[in-house]
Amino acid sequence: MPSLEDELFPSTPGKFKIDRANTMNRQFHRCFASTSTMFLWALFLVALTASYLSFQSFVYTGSRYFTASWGGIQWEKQIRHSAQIHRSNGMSVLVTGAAGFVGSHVSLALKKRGDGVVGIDNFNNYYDPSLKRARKSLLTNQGIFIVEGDINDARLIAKLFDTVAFTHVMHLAAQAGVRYAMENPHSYVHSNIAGLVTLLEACKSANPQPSVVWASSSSVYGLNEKVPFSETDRTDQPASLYAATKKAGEEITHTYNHIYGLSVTGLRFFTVYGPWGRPDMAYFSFTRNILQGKPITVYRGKDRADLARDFTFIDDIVKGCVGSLDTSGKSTGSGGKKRGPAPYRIFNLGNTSPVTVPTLVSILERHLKVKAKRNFVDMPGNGDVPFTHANISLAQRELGYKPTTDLATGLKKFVKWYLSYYGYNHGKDVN
Ligand SMILES: O=C(O)[C@H]1O[C@H](OP(=O)(O)OP(=O)(O)OC[C@H]2O[C@@H](n3ccc(=O)[nH]c3=O)[C@H](O)[C@@H]2O)[C@H](O)[C@@H](O)[C@H]1O
Repeated sequence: MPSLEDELFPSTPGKFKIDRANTMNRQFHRCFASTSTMFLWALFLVALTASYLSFQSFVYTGSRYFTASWGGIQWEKQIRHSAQIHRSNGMSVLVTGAAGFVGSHVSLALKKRGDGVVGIDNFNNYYDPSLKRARKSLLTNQGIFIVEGDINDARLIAKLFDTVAFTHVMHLAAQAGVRYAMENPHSYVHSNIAGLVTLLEACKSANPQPSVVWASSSSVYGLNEKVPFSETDRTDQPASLYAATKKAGEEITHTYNHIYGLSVTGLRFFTVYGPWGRPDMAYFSFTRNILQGKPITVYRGKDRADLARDFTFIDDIVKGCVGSLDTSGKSTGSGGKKRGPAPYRIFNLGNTSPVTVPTLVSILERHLKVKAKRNFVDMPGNGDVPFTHANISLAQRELGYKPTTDLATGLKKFVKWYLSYYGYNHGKDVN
């Protein structure tokens, strides 16, 4: 009786045939055996790959969970504790960019008077992050908790609003610097536009909605030639991408005010300087170079005209920020629904007395007791504007804003801080 295997092949009489059949049978056996082995191997490999992939995804999810710098009961407890208000009619404020120059000063001022403060900062390396860490230590010592995270992280921002019903948001996180925008344009879009929208989305959805005060910039006046700059002047001729993103921020915040009833105050800061400042700014890098005996580049405008800035001392800016929070007025919406019109305000926060850059250098020389090696260069077309000058009457009227520190006094305080922080010989070849 032919076996099943035999039947699979046409049976013809003859030895050869039988031999052939036998050969075929053996080949079939081998072939079948190797196919089934291969099949089993393939199955095994598929199973192995699948279990490897699911293990990988477990490890990834797990590591994300376990190494996330935020979240958890303890974390929430710290956030709530930091947001606690210790005065009557106080506020609980989420400060973005809290480890930054203005952010750290404003956070400390709010905490000092009994407001609750929670900070958030991404500690990026636009300038030396160790300075941001040092500012963070100052804040931590005063009981201010700083979340390490990015304003583009919608889950994190939502979690913060779930944890605390912030009454106010002081939004100071940004990609700063006028000239760096030519080097890294996308960082400006990422922080000043995408990050702003992510934050506003969370604010508009919060219930209750917070009032938002945020940092715009004097740079929005761009090529405007009418002085001093008033809030109603043209701001449609930005000279840098930085300025353009800040101007866009003013328009974006307006839509959130209009559609969702968010209370919004935009502050146009004029070249803020002082202790714990930003190393990328001229007064700071000039100080470093003068002390190190290195030359400084001083830009000059058309026809060799000196450039001028309405340099504004940090303590005055802090008063303007706190005054803005105090007078911000409530948002009217809740959970993404507008219930009525809410305030939308824009203020200049300047000093109203522009000083030329060469004069700034002379003041630094006096305070440092070291001569600068000036290297005059024509202003490159990199986004700079020749001068800034703030009209501050609106802020004076509405916020009680009144700057009291002139450049010489402010720089004296800066130099004192700089020397105590970095020392006289920082970065200098002392051999
Ligand atoms: O008010 C603002 O909205 C902006 O203020 C600040 O920008 P600026 O006013 O440009 O300050 P800053 O760089 O200190 O240059 C000061 C002067 O020194 C000149 N300058 C600069 C560098 C240099 O090497 N040489 C030089 O002459 C330079 O040409 C200028 O005339 C913030 O950085 C910015 O983030 C934003 O907040």
